Amino acid sequence: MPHLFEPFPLRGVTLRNRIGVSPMCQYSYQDGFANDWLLAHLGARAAGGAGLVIAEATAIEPRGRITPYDVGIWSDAQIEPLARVTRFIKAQGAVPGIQIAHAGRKANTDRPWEGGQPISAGDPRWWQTIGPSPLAFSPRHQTPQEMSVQEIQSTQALFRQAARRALDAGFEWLELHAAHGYLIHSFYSPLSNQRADAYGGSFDNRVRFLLETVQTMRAVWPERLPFTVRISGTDWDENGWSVDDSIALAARLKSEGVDLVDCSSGGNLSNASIPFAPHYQVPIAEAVRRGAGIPTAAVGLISDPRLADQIIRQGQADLVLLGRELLRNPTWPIQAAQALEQPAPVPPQYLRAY
Ligand SMILES: CCCCN1C=C(C(N)=O)CCC1
Repeated sequence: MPHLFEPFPLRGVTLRNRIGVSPMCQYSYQDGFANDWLLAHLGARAAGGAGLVIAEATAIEPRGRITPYDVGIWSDAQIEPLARVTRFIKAQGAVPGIQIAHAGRKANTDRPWEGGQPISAGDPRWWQTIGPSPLAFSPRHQTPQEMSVQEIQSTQALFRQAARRALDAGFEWLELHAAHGYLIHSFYSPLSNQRADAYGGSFDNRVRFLLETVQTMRAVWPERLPFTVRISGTDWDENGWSVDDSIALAARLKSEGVDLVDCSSGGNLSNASIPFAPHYQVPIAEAVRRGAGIPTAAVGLISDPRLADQIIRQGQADLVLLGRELLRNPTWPIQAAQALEQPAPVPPQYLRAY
């Protein structure tokens, strides 16, 4: 059975280990342009030994940003600043990934450290949000404008263009953001989609937006590179999306050429009671992996090397993605290798420290 420091081949890409940097929004950009922060932040974690470094939610259009300070890939001018980052990540022996996103009805909020609240209508930074139905995420969020079928199709075209730009920017791993209550999740969850047309109602109709978007992006993303999707495996609500729904969805994604499902959860209810705890989402990754026979990534409060190694050894997931633990310690992979008595991915510049 594989272990945490076993390479992971997927399509034409091989990760040096089973550890990935989970996409984590940094809200540190002007007009969507990557900058020194992104280079230093992700570069340090590539040098720290991760096998996969996934760049944060990157918006396909300006109104798809969570905040006005998000990074974007809606224009060709944004490609080179991102390419500077992918070149460095590759030079460190890691694989550069990107999470392609649209925040939908959860867009247009302030940065967490500035309150994180929806931006009010009078503010010059305000923009109209969009979604499947006129249902606000919370009492403080604006009511999104219901998308017409024509707008659904033009948004899918923006996702496709984003995939091509990501390829041009040198990314080798694409993650489509279909989780956390953002646009795509809000289509497949019955809590946020009350449409009466082909994009709402039945399971097949609610997952249609995601499956069509996967088809149009897969068509421009090379066969030799992994195409992956982050889902919210459950809404943590009896009337919402469930793990069984996720297993059924994952089987459909697999048949559309998706190579791995990254299993997070929640985000579509502003008042959900989520059982946060170390590894709380690992059972979802395990259920999807076994139920749909597709590789999965586990994410969510993973920080102990031995326990992370167990996730892989027990076949609960193929990758572990770390977020906050890697914010605290960019060289966690090196220290985990030492703890597990495995060869450590130490860059030559750091050798004297280990
Ligand atoms: C339901 C968990 C949501 C955690 N966050 C996810 C983000 C994301 N971009 O997926 C950014 C804000 C925090």
